[in-house]
Amino acid sequence: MEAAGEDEFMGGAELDLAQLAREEYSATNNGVPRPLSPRLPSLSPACKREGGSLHPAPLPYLSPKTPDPPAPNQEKEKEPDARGAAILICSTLPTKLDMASAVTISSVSAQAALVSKPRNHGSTSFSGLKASSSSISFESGTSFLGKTASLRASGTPRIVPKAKSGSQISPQASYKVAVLGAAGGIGQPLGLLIKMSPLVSELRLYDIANVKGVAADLSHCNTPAQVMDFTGPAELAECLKGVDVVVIPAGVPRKPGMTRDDLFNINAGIVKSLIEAVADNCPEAFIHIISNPVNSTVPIAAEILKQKGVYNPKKLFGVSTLDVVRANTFVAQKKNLSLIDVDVPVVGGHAGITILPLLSKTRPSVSFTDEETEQLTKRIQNAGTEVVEAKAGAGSATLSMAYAAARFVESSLRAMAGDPDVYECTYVQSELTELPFFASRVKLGKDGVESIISSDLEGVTEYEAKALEALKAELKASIEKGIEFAHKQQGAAASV
Ligand SMILES: NC(=O)c1ccc[n+]([C@@H]2O[C@H](COP(=O)([O-])OP(=O)(O)OC[C@H]3O[C@@H](n4cnc5c(N)ncnc54)[C@H](O)[C@@H]3O)[C@@H](O)[C@H]2O)c1
Ligand SMILES: O=C(O)C[C@H](O)C(=O)O
Repeated sequence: MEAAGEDEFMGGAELDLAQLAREEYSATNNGVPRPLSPRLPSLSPACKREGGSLHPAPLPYLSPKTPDPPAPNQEKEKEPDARGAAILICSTLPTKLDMASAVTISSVSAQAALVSKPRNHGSTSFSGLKASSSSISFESGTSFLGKTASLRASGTPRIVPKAKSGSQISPQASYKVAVLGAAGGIGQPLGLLIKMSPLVSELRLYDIANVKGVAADLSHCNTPAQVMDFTGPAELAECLKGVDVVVIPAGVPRKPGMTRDDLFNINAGIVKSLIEAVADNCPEAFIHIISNPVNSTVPIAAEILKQKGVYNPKKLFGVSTLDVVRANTFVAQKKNLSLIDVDVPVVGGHAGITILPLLSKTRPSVSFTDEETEQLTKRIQNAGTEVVEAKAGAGSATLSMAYAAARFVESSLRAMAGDPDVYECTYVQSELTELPFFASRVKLGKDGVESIISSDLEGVTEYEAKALEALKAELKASIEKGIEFAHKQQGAAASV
């Protein structure tokens, strides 16, 4: 990770970011912005245009390296509101501003995000920003880390008209995200990453225990999201009301020698009860399921939502992003490629051989020997076990999972905000194969899955075609196990 010195990107403490943002905006041509900065980074390097050019995400702080210049974005952006209506400036600021493009938010808009809530650990001002002035300026992206931030920030959000507010341009920090299982190994670092998102106004943390301390701790970070804690089933409904995204990493992790399916007996019940609460309190939210076995917990969730009459297949996601993150990393290492450039679609499911990286579809185009294909495929499929064994009984992947889950949250929020160019691999209800659920690349939109990308499955190699056939029996069994569990539970409830 490249470190940027303070002076390099801040131009000194007095740099007026809002002014620079206005200059940047005025540098656009008749409202058509210049191409997004080639320095824009991404927590979501895999979020691309279908054509394959990189599309930057607004979470810059984890960007490993400068990506290739993306295709020019010809979207017409709105004129900044003279009264200071929230605008999010992104993109092609000169190098100094790559580290800190500006966001301005009207005081009205900012205050809207400051509604006082019980147990609110957030500050009463905009996390130390100038909430009382008519316009707040703050550095976007890594700038939340402060002027001395050493992470290289390249991603900067762009002006995105938020769907909720019709023709008005709304502040970016306007989404509410709940994490269920927030005090756990994944939940804690995930909470931190979401707290750093410029798109989030409220971060609601729920767990059955130990969540107060996590919330108090996170709330000291001077970023916009207000942190709220909720403990135990009695507070779950309150946690969920009005949220835009619910992320569920609640449940037990593997120990060495276990399969993900060995977690079914405990985690199926946990997911069931949490989804019932989601159905009752925020049926419109995007639901991101991390709890294993994902191949079964997502079908369980679908059945529970159906039983409650609120199932929307476009908004229920099994988080398989970590498989993509790993595939990208391992391929980049093997082929000596820039990490940020590599994008490997991973399809199927999220366990053992059901994890199928389509190496032949790697972007940029790269060739593999048969031996490399075999070795990389196996490593990606066993990467979870690699971590479980290395942790030797202390759990499974938590940090890389939090990174992957934060990327998926960010992609979802960008899609909600109207970004027309968001793609992720995820395990969803699908007609791509004969299986009712299947992980593949999907295009995300403000209402969830906009389309499922079928092209990755076309023209695959013989190795991939065989692996695809081979995974189906296991994936089918896991799906059916989940559905059967949900039906039995319903039957049991009905007979009481
Ligand atoms: N999808 C993936 O790629 C992926 C990757 C890594 C881990 N996982 C899975 O994520 C899950 C969590 O892993 P972890 O390492 O964070 O485990 P963990 O044990 O560290 O944390 C789990 C948290 O869930 C909480 N919890 C338990 N029951 C709950 C309930 N009913 N309501 C709310 N919270 C509850 C626990 O109190 C704990 O804080 C595991 O099932 C693991 O297998 C999935
Ligand atoms: O391997 C596990 O049990 C956790 C997770 O599914 C992973 O892929 O790391």
